[in-house]
Amino acid sequence: MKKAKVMVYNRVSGEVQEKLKTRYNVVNYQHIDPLNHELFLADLKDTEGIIGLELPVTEKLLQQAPLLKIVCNVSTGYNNLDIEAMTKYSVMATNTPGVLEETTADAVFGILLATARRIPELHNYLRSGGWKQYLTHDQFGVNVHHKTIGIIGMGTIGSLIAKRAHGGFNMNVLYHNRTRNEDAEKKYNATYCEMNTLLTKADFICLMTPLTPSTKNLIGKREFDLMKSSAIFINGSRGATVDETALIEALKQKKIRAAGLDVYRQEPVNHDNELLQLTNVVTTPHIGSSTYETELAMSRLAAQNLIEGLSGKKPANLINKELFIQTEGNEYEI
Ligand SMILES: NC(=O)C1=CN([C@@H]2O[C@H](COP(=O)(O)OP(=O)(O)OC[C@H]3O[C@@H](n4cnc5c(N)ncnc54)[C@H](OP(=O)(O)O)[C@@H]3O)[C@@H](O)[C@H]2O)C=CC1
Ligand SMILES: O=CC(=O)O
Repeated sequence: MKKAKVMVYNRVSGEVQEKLKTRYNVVNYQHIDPLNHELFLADLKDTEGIIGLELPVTEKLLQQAPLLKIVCNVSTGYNNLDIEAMTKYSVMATNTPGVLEETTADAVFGILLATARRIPELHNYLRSGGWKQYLTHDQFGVNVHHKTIGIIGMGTIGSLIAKRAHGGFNMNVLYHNRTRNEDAEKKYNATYCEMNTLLTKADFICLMTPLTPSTKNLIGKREFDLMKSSAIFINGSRGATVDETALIEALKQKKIRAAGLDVYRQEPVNHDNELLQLTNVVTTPHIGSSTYETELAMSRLAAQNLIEGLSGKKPANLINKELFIQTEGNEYEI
């Protein structure tokens, strides 16, 4: 029997790619650029499944992929997928929740600590031979323990950041969501706040929402103006949740103390982005879930979703669940 064509995009662990090759005709794209765009469009014509990271799946792409049945993100965020269009074209969408949240919370909390204690800046200072005498006051960081953290987006990852803040650092935890998270309130003594209250009270503001129409530019000039001048802003969500121009202004004018950023509006970030020049910014290249163990777990889960979807079953992490109806015998059908 002819093997189905599967497109691997950007990042899937090598071990998982090898396994996929035993079942499918696998084509691999690290990125799409003007040089390979024609080839990519030609491959789309008979591709049945796509697995990978951050491929923008739009109505236009779907029109070029008449045999496509499933797109499996190797990520929990799925703002790259136009779910409405995928449902219209009966294309399944899946993501990888449940295997990367602890790792991402570790990374975001690490960025928070590095920003507060200015670890990258002082690392560079030492390495470049600057450490000739004791540190001066203007090189000091600020305490993290016993301070107030405000988490915007107290979902799975937000809650794990709250766990670290409360249990490990005795921090006072504030949060804002559209709905209350009573579990986090009980476990981490988290206090629900309106957005403005959180912004004015928190020493560390940590953004952890998905990117959706309601969170695009959620944090802009008005929000930075409300923050304390000593506030440290951390973005672990997606770049477009923040107005980058307003963030740059807030950092340059010292409206806030510093920022720790794992995500950018454009990724990979342009080297001339001003955020990369500011000394009060700690930057990382979208490393939230990037550990060997977690990448493998995410790739395996995405591949499992792909195999389930291509063999007519309901994938465990299906996002557009309306593509399946439940029949009497608990069987699922498209
Ligand atoms: N930097 C990295 O490497 C990584 C980044 N991420 C990003 O983190 C995001 C969150 O992941 P995860 O915790 O698993 O997702 P969850 O869905 O578990 O949590 C999202 C939280 O955001 C809240 N939220 C959604 N919309 C709004 C809004 N308009 N205003 C305020 N709060 C809102 C939700 O609450 P409610 O609906 O009640 O408002 C919910 O509590 C992902 O979508 C992804 O973009 C994820 C992994 C790694
Ligand atoms: O950013 C990563 C994700 O899993 O979402």
